[in-house]
Amino acid sequence: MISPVAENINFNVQSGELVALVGTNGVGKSTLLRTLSGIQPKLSGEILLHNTLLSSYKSNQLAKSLSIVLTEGIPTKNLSVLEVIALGRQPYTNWIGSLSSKDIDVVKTILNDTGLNELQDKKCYQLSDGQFQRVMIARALAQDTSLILLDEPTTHLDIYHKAYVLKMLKNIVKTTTRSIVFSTHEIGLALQLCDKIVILQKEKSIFGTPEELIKQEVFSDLFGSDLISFDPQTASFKIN
Ligand SMILES: Nc1ncnc2c1ncn2[C@@H]1O[C@H](COP(=O)(O)OP(=O)(O)OP(=O)(O)O)[C@@H](O)[C@H]1O
Repeated sequence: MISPVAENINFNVQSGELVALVGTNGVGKSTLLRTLSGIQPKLSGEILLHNTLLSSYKSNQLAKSLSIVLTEGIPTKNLSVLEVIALGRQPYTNWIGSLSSKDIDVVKTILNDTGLNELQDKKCYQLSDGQFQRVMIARALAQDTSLILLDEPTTHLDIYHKAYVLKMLKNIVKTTTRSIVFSTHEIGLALQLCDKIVILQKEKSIFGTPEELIKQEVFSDLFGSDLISFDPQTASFKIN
């Protein structure tokens, strides 16, 4: 029998919001993102996208409404940056997959917006982790969906590039009507940049704005206080 990794998960995401999904290793963040995207079946409960049950979406309709970037990346890194971003247009192309002038315009705009113009002809295996992460986000943007789900988009990045990617996500939601939900272990950065945070826990998830969550002192016992403690003044964790 399949048993749930986490229960009582309840949150909503509004248009133009950046929402972080945080929680300890193995609590189920990736599982939840896969479930929200429809890749993995839910065990119970309801998932609504634009007030419509996720399960009632046809696959092509879902591909135009929701995009997901998983930590696995892409099967081959032998494609160029331009080719990978163009793959995001797949739900809109005809049956032979040829790009229309609109598709090409969308891809060009995204290359600019994500600072990838100069890298467009490079193969993905020639990129740094940070550059490749940006390409994966750009591909999701090319899919032109109102909701983007990202599994740990800042893993393996240095602090500068973590901040760069998260600020880019913030900028995307603020300048468009999209919403982004991403999983992360960067609670400090999430507290500074996100509109809302979901703290996934085994028994019950907690959901709120960074200010609300700090006020409720939910971070103080998130990891057990024997090793680290949360300082509400600086909104950061310290080693005891
Ligand atoms: N393919 C799988 N088959 C069986 N169990 C799995 C599979 N993938 C994950 N799990 C289990 O499900 C639980 C949740 O894993 P998940 O990867 O969703 O957690 P996570 O919060 O994303 O973890 P992390 O922060 O370490 O990335 C873990 O106990 C994990 O061992």
